[in-house]
Amino acid sequence: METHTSLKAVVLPWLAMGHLIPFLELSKCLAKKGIKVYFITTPKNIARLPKIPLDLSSNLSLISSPLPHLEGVPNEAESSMDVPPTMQPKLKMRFDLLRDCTAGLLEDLRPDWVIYDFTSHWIPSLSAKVGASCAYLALFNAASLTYLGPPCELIGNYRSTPEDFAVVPRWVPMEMESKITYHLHEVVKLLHSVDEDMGTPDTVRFGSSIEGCDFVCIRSAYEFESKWLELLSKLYGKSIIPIGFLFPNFDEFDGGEKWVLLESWLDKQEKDSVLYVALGSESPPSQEELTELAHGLEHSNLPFLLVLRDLPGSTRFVLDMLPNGFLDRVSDRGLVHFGWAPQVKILSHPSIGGFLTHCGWNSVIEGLGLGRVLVLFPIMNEQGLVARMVAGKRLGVEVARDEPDGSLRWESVTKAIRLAMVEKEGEELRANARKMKVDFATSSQNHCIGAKEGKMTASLDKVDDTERNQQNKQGQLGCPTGGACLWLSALVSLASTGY
Ligand SMILES: C[C@@H]1O[C@H](OP(=O)(O)OP(=O)(O)OC[C@H]2O[C@@H](n3ccc(=O)[nH]c3=O)[C@H](O)[C@@H]2O)[C@H](O)[C@H](O)[C@H]1O
Repeated sequence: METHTSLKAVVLPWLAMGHLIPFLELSKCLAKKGIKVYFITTPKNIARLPKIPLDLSSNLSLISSPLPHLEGVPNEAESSMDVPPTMQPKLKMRFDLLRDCTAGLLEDLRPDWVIYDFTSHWIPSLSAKVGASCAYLALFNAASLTYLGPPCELIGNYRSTPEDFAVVPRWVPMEMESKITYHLHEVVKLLHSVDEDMGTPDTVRFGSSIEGCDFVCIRSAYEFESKWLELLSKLYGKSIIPIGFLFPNFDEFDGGEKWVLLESWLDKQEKDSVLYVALGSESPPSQEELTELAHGLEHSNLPFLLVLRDLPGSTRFVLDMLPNGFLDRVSDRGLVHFGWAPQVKILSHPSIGGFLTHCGWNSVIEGLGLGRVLVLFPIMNEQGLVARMVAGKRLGVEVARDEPDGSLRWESVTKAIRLAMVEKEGEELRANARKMKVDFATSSQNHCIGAKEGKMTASLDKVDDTERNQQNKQGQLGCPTGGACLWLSALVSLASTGY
């Protein structure tokens, strides 16, 4: 397979672990093929990332870029996991202060391409100044992005009342028979989290990032959501390149001494018997959610491994938020791990049978990629949309909440857990999830060999042979003739190199 030693790419992910990890996976795929990749993030985040494999270090450089000071944000806060959700907008304003030093880096490096995230919506103008093209890497799936809508909708923000968001959008054709929409309580929570004087709203960041890029690459595959990918391309009026699921290489996550303790407990459990429970890196449960989740686990009478982290900036330890006597009552079959956990190592252990997740897209991919049935427990962001999509594909079951306030009862938690893990009615879900392990792996292989059949090549050809060359001729993209084609084929054939 050809290598691309001439191309240079700068990569600029948002400061959340759920963004840094997939951006690094893509960077490693590209570096493997000889593309020079410069990955920009803060010093603390560099220390948190898995080590770069030695054989890639000549092509993959981590550029440490300290965040300038911003009043109201602790200097030590360099990731969304370092601040409470209420401080996320301010952290994004602080991230925007990286614009000038990023411009200087692009001047020095003169890359062919820049791959960026929704928070760096200012990249297109900086890329154009140095004659580079730019690709927006969307870390949500196509169904969620379609629901969120085209750039004009995101920037114009025409949907304003909670009811506007609790229905399938007008741009989704009836024949899709979509059930992917927010529940009313999710919208109320989302709208309450928007603070007017907190800089550029996320919707404007998303819309501008989509509008300003040469194309959108998305962490998904035609095998998983072809109709949504096609509809999204029409909505955006530009090419959408699905780059596969970018499975993390489980061996590179060593897990350290924490893993030794966890593994010794997991080794004592029966195969497929344990429910892994984790809520991502930036979605802390409320006191009610944690209380009902704990009671639901207790009454399920099933073995579980629960991962919890202290909420940054909180005066209460998450341990003190658990129900009195909970740890003692479940000690015969439950383990609670406090702090960052080696998630992909845990999910790949044979004793894990299912995964209760907050529905962050990385976690859903990791769970399904290992054939784990999902118990869907969305908390914020686009997680509710992901939950409805996964439930619609019969790959898991969503924990029911009461409308209109979204209140949670432990009985609903227990019911969803037992259905997914052990009950006869859940056998179809478990079988579907097991099959996904195969499908995800096959999809990865397709991407690797540059699928000749199917939509993958078509979308690549479309960008290569028609749209991109036309744009090249009009000089709209300013990317090196041929460079785009080479890079695209590299991107598509390299991403998700299997796991
Ligand atoms: C894309 C978007 O980014 C955010 O990601 P968040 O960190 O919350 O969750 P994941 O996407 O699962 O990403 C979390 C990532 O961190 C890893 N991990 C997490 C906790 C831990 O203790 N140990 C780990 O290894 C995990 O394996 C996964 O790769 C938003 O929620 C959003 O909803 C999501 O779709």
